[in-house]
Amino acid sequence: MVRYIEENITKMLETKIISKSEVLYAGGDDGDTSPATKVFQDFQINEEDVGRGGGGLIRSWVDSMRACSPSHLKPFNKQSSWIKEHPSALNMFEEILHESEGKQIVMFLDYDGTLSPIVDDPDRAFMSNKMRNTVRKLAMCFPTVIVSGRSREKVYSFVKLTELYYAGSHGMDIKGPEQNSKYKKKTQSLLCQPATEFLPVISEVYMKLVEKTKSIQGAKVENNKFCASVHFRCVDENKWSDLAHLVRSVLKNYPKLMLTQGRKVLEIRPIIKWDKGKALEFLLESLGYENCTHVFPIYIGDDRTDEDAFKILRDKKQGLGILVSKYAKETNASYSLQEPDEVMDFLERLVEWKNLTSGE
Ligand SMILES: O=P(O)(O)OC[C@H]1O[C@H](O[C@H]2O[C@H](CO)[C@@H](O)[C@H](O)[C@H]2O)[C@H](O)[C@@H](O)[C@@H]1O
Repeated sequence: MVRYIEENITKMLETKIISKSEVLYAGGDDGDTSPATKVFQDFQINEEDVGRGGGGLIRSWVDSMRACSPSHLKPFNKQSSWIKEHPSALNMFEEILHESEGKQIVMFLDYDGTLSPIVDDPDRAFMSNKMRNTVRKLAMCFPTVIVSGRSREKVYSFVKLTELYYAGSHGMDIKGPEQNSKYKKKTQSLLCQPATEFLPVISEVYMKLVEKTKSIQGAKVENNKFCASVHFRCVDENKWSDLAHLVRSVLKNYPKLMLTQGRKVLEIRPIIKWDKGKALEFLLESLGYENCTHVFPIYIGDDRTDEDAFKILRDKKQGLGILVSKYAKETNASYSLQEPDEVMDFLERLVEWKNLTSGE
């Protein structure tokens, strides 16, 4: 186990996923300075985990997943400090327009939980026709990107709009619009797949996970091409820990892969320095907005993986992030919307405003 952690840490330092300052060296009495503790993505691996074969780590995943589930969260009160810090993007619509004045808006939209409501069966997370029409109109006004943890092909099969940019597999599979778009010239035949070397290993792990998790009722493994998801949503909560143990038992043989957590899902991804935030930067650059002060990216998402993009925007003081949530959550987003219906209202208002002002 110690070797497994050390190999991972060394790889992450080499690939600059983490910096030395993120690794906590546990200098013991014997003067040992090996990396015994480090923050591994969202999860704390500590010496206790090493000793107990990862028990503490599994507990922290499961506790964190439980803590994030609606039955354990309280909807925020309108007066709470959270909503004051992350006000509704609908209530602040005029202020947002003011912030974007004179700049080119570029829209980034997450899929699950943002454009489609969360449902039990990931294969049935359909988008309404009303939402599709709204997104179609939006893409006529602004360059629009769908950013998803799903494979690009899968998310396209739900959205079905050829005029959009798609960034599937958490941004590891980016493609420009098929159909003519006013922005296409700049992004002709745009294709970015920074994790192609991991395709064989992801499909191998996917098959192993399918096999291993068969024994757990309700567990579902999804192949997202450059990454994979293990779904906990339909598994009895008492079995979550067993499922997490199974996932870990498979993953421990793959030091080049890592785990992140989403909404009742564990996601298996290559250890490369690429995420939804990097995808956002790459797309802005491809559209010709690198180091540009006249661009205003708006990123709307509901998941932990969207935080990478919110953080980029916050750090660069460029555009804004909108978190879709009914619950107070720690976030780098500036504004909030409660559910996909509110996302649709917000997008409709943007379209309406753009159409009114473009004739001026
Ligand atoms: O980046 P996203 O587009 O938000 O993708 C993240 C994951 O979304 C999907 O899972 C989530 O939605 C499912 C359908 O509503 C739900 O059943 C599941 O519990 C959620 O985690 C997708 O199936 C995953 O592969 C994505 O990684």
